[in-house]
Amino acid sequence: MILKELLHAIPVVQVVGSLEVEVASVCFDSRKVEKNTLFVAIRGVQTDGHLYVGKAIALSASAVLVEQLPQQMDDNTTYVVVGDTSYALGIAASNYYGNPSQELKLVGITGTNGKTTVATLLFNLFRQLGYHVGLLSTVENKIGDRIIPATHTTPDPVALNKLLSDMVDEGCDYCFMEVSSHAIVQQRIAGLRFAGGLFTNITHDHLDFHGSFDKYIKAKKKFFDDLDRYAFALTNTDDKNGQVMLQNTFAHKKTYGLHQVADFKARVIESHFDGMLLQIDSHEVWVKLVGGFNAYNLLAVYGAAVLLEQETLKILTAISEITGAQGRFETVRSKNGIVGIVDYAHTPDAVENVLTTIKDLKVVGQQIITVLGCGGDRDKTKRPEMARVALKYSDKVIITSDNPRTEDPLTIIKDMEAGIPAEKKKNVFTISDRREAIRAACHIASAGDIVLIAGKGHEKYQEVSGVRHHFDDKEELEKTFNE
Ligand SMILES: CC(=O)N[C@H]1[C@@H](OP(=O)(O)OP(=O)(O)OC[C@H]2O[C@@H](n3ccc(=O)[nH]c3=O)[C@H](O)[C@@H]2O)O[C@H](CO)[C@@H](O)[C@@H]1O[C@H](C)C(=O)N[C@@H](C)C(=O)N[C@H](CCC(=O)O)C(=O)O
Ligand SMILES: Nc1ncnc2c1ncn2[C@@H]1O[C@H](COP(=O)(O)OP(=O)(O)OP(=O)(O)O)[C@@H](O)[C@H]1O
Ligand SMILES: N[C@H](CCC[C@H](N)C(=O)O)C(=O)O
Ligand SMILES: [Mg+2]
Repeated sequence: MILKELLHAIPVVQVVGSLEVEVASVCFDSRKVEKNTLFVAIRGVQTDGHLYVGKAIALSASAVLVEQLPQQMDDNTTYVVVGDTSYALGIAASNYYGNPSQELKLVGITGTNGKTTVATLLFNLFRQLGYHVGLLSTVENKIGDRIIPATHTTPDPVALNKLLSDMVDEGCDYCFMEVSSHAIVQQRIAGLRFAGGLFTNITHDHLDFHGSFDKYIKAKKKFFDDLDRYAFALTNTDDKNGQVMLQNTFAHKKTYGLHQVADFKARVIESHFDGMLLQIDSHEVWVKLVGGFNAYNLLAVYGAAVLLEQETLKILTAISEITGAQGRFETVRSKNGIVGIVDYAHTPDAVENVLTTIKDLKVVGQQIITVLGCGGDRDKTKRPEMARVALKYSDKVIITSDNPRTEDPLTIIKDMEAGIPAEKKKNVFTISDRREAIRAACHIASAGDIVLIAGKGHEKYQEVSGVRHHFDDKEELEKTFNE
């Protein structure tokens, strides 16, 4: 491809060199530069890509995209200066792959909790309706039945546009993708055309990255600000900040909710460990998911499907048959009748939702025993809150490790323990080895009790001292139950 074509729609400030040079690939990591690459210098959290321009040229990059020209320049390289290289990278990646988001209907889902669930439910629903569909999610990326492992919730712009382009080549009509707040701020979605945007909720998370709750809200809102007038923007009116998301969007505004006035309404009529009876608009439908929060997720899915012009009755029939994502409220029963639940709740709000759901479903006399840890190198302020909420709704809590990453597991555990009031300490145990913590919870439990293993859901690893070891909560639970 010629550099000039790749720069289409990018606001260029200055060019030094020829715009006619050949570009074989787009890359933002100097370590991966090959012959005739366009190297894009990104200012990151750890370092600044501008420091590696020389290295990229030494590896035969034909052009570089920068915010600032280097002091020493190479005569055989073209330098393109823009105001924001992260934004330009999104557009260049999209141009490179032939703007694939314009060739299918792309729907983005953002919010603190529920993105993977809603994206996966939409993927499953539209497949059930007979379409070719793609999915970009925390758990996995999919093109029809084909699984492409996910590294991020929202991939980087080059990987993202490559996946979309593969979906177009394989005949996908729709793609449902999670849009993380990191991705919005880092412009990973710049240059994409969305047919719709969906908001689930916003609560405490990622304050380490965004700095304040206000900035976190603004990050989510930017996704809706950037939608065009042909798209829909579907928000949760029951969330305190649901309407904020729609304040400055050009998109077609729609709402869903269980309590406030909304375009799409639902009500939970009955709840069981194996499913719920919902009233969606005026129709009653049995679903396979559990929990009030999943009533929101399913209603959001229904609303999006209606806005994508699917027939109501077909949607409701399919909704009654679909299941959600791996590691979200997955139940395992022991031989002697203990109910084990694996759930990805890793925010205070999610822990509260999953535990209130369990509390509503349990019968008198059943104890709730929760095993919970918090991730290292991530938002520290949520640690005491998660422990406090877990104890509020559980009879016993075992505080353990999640993914300590590069932190000392005991420091994380201490941060969590700070959320436990002195008089409640007798109901809390600390076992830093997660495998042992799960085993202990199962041994404390009697027939009929409920053991919740929270925080890691589908994850198949535990990251300790920067190294990932195989670990699977569900597998551990099954092993202990079968001993
Ligand atoms: C905090 C964060 O989001 N970091 C992402 C970011 O890394 P960074 O800003 O630290 O990059 P950096 O290391 O400072 O480097 C800056 C630039 O210099 C380049 N570089 C660097 C070294 C070198 O030798 N040569 C070179 O060219 C890098 O390629 C990069 O372009 O850009 C990288 C490249 O795209 C990402 O891989 C990385 O994700 C890290 C691994 C990560 O863990 N991100 C998490 C927090 C994340 O994004 N999570 C969200 C989900 C959150 C949610 O639950 O909602 C997600 O979407 O996955
Ligand atoms: N609508 C919702 N509201 C509140 N909590 C939810 C909702 N949906 C799911 N949860 C809880 O949050 C956990 C994570 O759900 P899910 O993976 O769908 O969220 P996510 O937004 O994709 O998370 P991540 O930011 O890590 O990608 C679930 O295991 C469940 O406990
Ligand atoms: N997307 C979330 C995942 C958290 C999962 C939890 N198991 C942890 O490792 O903290 C994050 O990056 O904060
Ligand atoms: Mg997710």
